[in-house]
Amino acid sequence: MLRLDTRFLPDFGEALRQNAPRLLEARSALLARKGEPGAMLGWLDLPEDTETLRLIRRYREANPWVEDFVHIGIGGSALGPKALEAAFGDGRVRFHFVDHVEPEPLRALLGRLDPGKTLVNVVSKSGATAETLAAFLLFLRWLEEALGEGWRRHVAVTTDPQKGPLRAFAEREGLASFPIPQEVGGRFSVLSPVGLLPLAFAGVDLEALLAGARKANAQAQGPLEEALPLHTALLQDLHRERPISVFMVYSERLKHLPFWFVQLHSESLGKRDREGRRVGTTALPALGPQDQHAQVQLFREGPPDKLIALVIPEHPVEDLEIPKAEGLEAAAYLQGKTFHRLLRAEAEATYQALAEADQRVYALYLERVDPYGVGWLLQHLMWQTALLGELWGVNAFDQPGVELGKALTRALLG
Ligand SMILES: O=P(O)(O)OC[C@H]1O[C@](O)(CO)[C@@H](O)[C@@H]1O
Repeated sequence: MLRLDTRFLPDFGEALRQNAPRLLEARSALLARKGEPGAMLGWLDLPEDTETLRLIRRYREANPWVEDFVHIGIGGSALGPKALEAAFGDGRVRFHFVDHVEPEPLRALLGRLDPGKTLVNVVSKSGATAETLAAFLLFLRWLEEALGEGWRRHVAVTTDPQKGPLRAFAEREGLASFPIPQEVGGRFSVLSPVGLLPLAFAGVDLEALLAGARKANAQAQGPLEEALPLHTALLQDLHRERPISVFMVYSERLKHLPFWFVQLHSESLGKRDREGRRVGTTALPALGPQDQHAQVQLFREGPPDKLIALVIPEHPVEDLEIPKAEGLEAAAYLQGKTFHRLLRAEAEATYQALAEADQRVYALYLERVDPYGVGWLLQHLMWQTALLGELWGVNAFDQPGVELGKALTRALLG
């Protein structure tokens, strides 16, 4: 269950009423394109895709020997699974996310792994991303040298169903491969095999994850009063003159989630609109309670240039009591309370303190940090982003601004 709280934004109810026609129009425009080739709305259907789930399950069951899982991919091909594995992985398979090209950690990782017990999963929608291909070449050579012809069993490829160099390679070599549906872009792909394959090896409850996402889909398409993504899209839209959009999550398990959100928000919305105007707000990742001791000073007393979204878990999955001890009077107020109660109190205190400093802040209450709740949250945020694309007149599903950097990298390498 996901719940929006706007208690410190008393003007929001009226703004929602006034903006209802715009919001409903944005949603209709988005849904009207569903099914059109190139509309890139395939992420809406991923939560229903039980066939892919079945294939992934089968592959996981056929490979019980895997002890180390190397996930090679970057951006949308890594950030979602990285966030979810950290949150919900059962630890039985060790995960290594290779989303960089720094030689020292690459050497160190190769030195630690046993090729006979390692599965290398290369993930790239385009099949042509420099960082991903470079790392894949390295791991390919390493597997071939250690295992000879047997290397093929140790590689899985997740890429476009038809196009691209990795698709062609997987087919030529007869490798296990999984499709990223054509109509699903990288940053909207966490519930495709991009996320589901690694998370199956991580022991995550995939049904619950997808069931949560289905709830977000249902809510988003329901009556305006219940359509939460329309509400948070409006909150972001109303504050678009504030250049910074803080995404602060009160959960250690979800510590990588803000980085997934940063790519989703920034790469989808930071671009030129149809009139050529530059639009977008800068997503700033933050984590509670750690950032109470780092960024919250700025959020409270710094310039009023931010909209702050707090994600606050309402209940723990399993709680833990803070023990009592003699002779530590300073901690008396903590003793006998639970850790979740402390976490929740800190989140509420920050929420209130920010509002009292006249900062614009709202909260998304997550019933529990579990796959169901987080599946809901992820799909909610994808809806929010797609709706903002409509409201801001930008294509939320392309990323023309990153192409020049890629071309220049190639040129510099000769
Ligand atoms: O999955 P690919 O094609 O390797 O792309 C990785 C990432 O690179 C980008 O194309 C550009 O940053 C992202 O949109 C994408 O998630």
